[in-house]
Amino acid sequence: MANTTNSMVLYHGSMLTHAHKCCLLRPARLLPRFHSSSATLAVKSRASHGSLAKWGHKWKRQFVRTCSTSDFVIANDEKYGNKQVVSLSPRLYDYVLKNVREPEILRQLREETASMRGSQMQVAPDQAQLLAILVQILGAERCIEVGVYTGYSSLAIALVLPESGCLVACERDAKSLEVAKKYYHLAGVSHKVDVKFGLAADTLQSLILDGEAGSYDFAFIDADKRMTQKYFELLLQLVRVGGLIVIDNVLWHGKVADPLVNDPKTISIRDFNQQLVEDKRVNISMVPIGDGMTICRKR
Ligand SMILES: C[S@@+](CC[C@H](N)C(=O)[O-])C[C@H]1O[C@@H](n2cnc3c(N)ncnc32)[C@H](O)[C@@H]1O
Repeated sequence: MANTTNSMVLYHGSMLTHAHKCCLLRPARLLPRFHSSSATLAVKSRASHGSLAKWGHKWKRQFVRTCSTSDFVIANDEKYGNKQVVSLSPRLYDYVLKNVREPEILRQLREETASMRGSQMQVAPDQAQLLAILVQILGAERCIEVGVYTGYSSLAIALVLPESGCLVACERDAKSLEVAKKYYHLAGVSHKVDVKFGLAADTLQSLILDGEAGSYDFAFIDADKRMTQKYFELLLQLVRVGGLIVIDNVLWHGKVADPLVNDPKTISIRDFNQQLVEDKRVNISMVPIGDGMTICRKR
């Protein structure tokens, strides 16, 4: 929520979504949803330039100033120096996906999962690749995942662990775990994965009681969103100083930045993000990949 009140969003050009077009047609009704006291929303489009003129000179000046083939966002606060940040259009995201090196076994798992209930829950290939490279950069040997589903992210991690490495994989759904286990076997990494069937918080508590605090290098949280803070606190005990905890869905489909959305999951994620900014126990980086991931390094 930190930048909500100071940000201006500019949507550019040829790839306006339906929602943006609605804004163009009905600005008076829709703009307040995006506005806060000091924020301005401007929608830019070569095609719609004329229809926007009535919105005033401010966005028009910005339209003239910039020209790009992609959507992008500019912070309104001048102290950010009009920094342009690319916004993913479907075409640009396709391009990102084409530039991912996805192991064949992960592709097979993704495609098998695609027809299953909840398939949208698995992390995207670019996210899995980020997890894998973090594990590699860290030289991680001992990892924990909270929320396995059919195993896409856990397999991506297990594949890059050394032979002596171990991933504790926490999941409460037996059916999806069967798929995960099948792919650990097919990928030849079963010996690296310690599947813990049950409630993740119980599993993490047990690991702490078993004296494993401070012995893990890397953890990934991707389970029930209202429990994220709880998992984070437990994992902060289990991860060593210098180790990483990565949290998925921190942008929650954009709802965290919309003050009109206040359902329990959104509030929970929003509160978690806010607390993390203040949390001196970790270094943090919120990365707008997938549905948003925050990387925390234990200090
Ligand atoms: C978003 S999915 C995980 C996706 C997975 N990381 C992937 O990339 O394929 C969340 C999973 O967390 C599991 N889950 C939810 N609450 C849980 C809990 N309390 N304990 C263990 N697993 C839980 C769900 O069953 C679901 O499979």
